[in-house]
Amino acid sequence: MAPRVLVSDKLSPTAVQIFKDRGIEVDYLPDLGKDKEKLLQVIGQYDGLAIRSATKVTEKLIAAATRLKVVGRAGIGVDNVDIPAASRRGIIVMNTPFGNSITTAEHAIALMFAVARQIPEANASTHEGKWEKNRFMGVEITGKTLGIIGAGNIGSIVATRALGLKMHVVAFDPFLSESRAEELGVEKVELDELFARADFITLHTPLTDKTRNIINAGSLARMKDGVRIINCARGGLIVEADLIAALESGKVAGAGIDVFAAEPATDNPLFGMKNVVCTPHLGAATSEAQENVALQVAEQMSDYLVKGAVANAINMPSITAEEAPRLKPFVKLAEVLGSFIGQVTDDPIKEVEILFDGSTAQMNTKALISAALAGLIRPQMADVNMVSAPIMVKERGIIVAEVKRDKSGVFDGYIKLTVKTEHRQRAIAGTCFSDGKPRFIQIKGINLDAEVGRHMLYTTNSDAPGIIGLLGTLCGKNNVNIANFALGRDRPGGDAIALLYLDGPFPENVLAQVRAHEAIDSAKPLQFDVNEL
Ligand SMILES: NC(=O)C1=CN([C@@H]2O[C@H](COP(=O)(O)OP(=O)(O)OC[C@H]3O[C@@H](n4cnc5c(N)ncnc54)[C@H](O)[C@@H]3O)[C@@H](O)[C@H]2O)C=CC1
Ligand SMILES: O=C(O)C(=O)COP(=O)(O)O
Repeated sequence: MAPRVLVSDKLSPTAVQIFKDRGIEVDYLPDLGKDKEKLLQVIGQYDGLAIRSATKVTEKLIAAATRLKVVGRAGIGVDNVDIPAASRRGIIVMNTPFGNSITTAEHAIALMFAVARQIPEANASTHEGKWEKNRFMGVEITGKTLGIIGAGNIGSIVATRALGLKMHVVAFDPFLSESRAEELGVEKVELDELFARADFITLHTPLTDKTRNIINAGSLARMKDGVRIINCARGGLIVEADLIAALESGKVAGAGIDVFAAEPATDNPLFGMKNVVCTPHLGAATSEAQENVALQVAEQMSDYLVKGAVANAINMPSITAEEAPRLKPFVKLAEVLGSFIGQVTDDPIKEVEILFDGSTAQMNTKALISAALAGLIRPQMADVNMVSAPIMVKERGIIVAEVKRDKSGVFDGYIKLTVKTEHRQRAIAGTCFSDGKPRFIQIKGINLDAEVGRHMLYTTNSDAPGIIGLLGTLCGKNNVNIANFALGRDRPGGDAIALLYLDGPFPENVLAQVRAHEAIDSAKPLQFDVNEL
């Protein structure tokens, strides 16, 4: 039976043609993505779903998508897809990481000019025959400081355009290295310095737990009076009520907003405000970008559905059909090792070393390295995948070293990941047992044996009595069941670690009680995208 694909958002006809040419049945229903109930009713008939940002691929939709094998996002942001839910169901989620970046960067620049010179208001007034030459006094862009928050693909393109416009560019991005900043010609700064210095601020981060509400009353207060803010990334990055208050007080002189907290935005309170230029999520809306992303998503989805080849998948490594069964558990292992360090690291990463010991040295280490890097940087870049992770890491000047060696210990093979930042070094090792499940076997040089669960709590402490009791009691009191409790120490009374595998998230409000214990140095809840029994 031919695979069936549903295109539920507006896509260039190129995509439909490619699916047909590859022998795939395709239904092009560009308004269906907005009709949740109808989509729920029909999704069970499809092997592939091609979307943009309007279709919300929720856990509920995934539960109804009994045949679904692949979701293809013709664009970059995948915050409208519940990736853990898709992964749990074995559904691949792919995006087209570069196809619309230039177009989106150009939109940010266009909004910056529109706000600086009040072009939309001047245009409306002129069309009304008013000739209000004295009403629209703008500001020059030349010589002004542009603050870029998020210097990834789009942010970097914005930087090059802004430099061409003779702006001074400062950028904040935890993954931006000094050398990459130098190469781009931007000044790498901390967020507070960016807020203090920028005349214009433009946002180019994905929407993640770390970036949500990054522009709020507190950060607005730290900005220059008369700052102008551009958002072509995601609405959730700005607390809209706080921006409105800052616009009303005159703290913010203008804003160019392409994306909104709730979309489609039809009655947002920003509408009608003076010096607020709004567009309906048009960042990627050029014929060039739409051709790029439609062609790419259709080819990637067809390759997967017809040949089983995987490219640009967010939740699945690119591996051939032959090596897949043996490699797959180790890919997951590499990813969780990366994810562990990614979740506990806040400062910029300088070097990564991946050691393959014994049997793992004979595997497709390229795929394993990509998986480790994707896991490592995903806490900062939600949309990163195994294909884009190595490029992102290279662009940020992070040195990646691979070491292979013969079997050296009791395990047939294991992987050890060591990550250096400016201030410290972290290392973690793990292996897979015959059940195919990843296990942590060494953290901070301390041996242990820990199953990997979706929800975990990691503590570092001095080896003293009472830690098990403290953690056990707090979990019990808060109704969090402990599935597994792993401990390790370097020597009696020395440095110790504990890893709790929990049946639910460790409550944030109880963390302070853990950290208050005199023997605890740090306590961090962790999450891993792993399937559980
Ligand atoms: N308006 C529109 O139509 C479009 C919007 N987008 C949005 O733009 C976003 C960025 O796209 P790309 O540049 O391609 O992604 P990217 O992954 O290349 O770059 C994102 C950058 O944000 C940085 N970042 C992560 N957390 C950060 C934080 N807390 N503070 C500062 N920087 C942080 C990352 O290190 C990375 O360098 C997408 O995730 C998407 O949401 C993308 C295309 C079109
Ligand atoms: O690619 C992205 O992340 C975008 O936001 C573009 O969204 P769209 O495909 O135009 O709905």
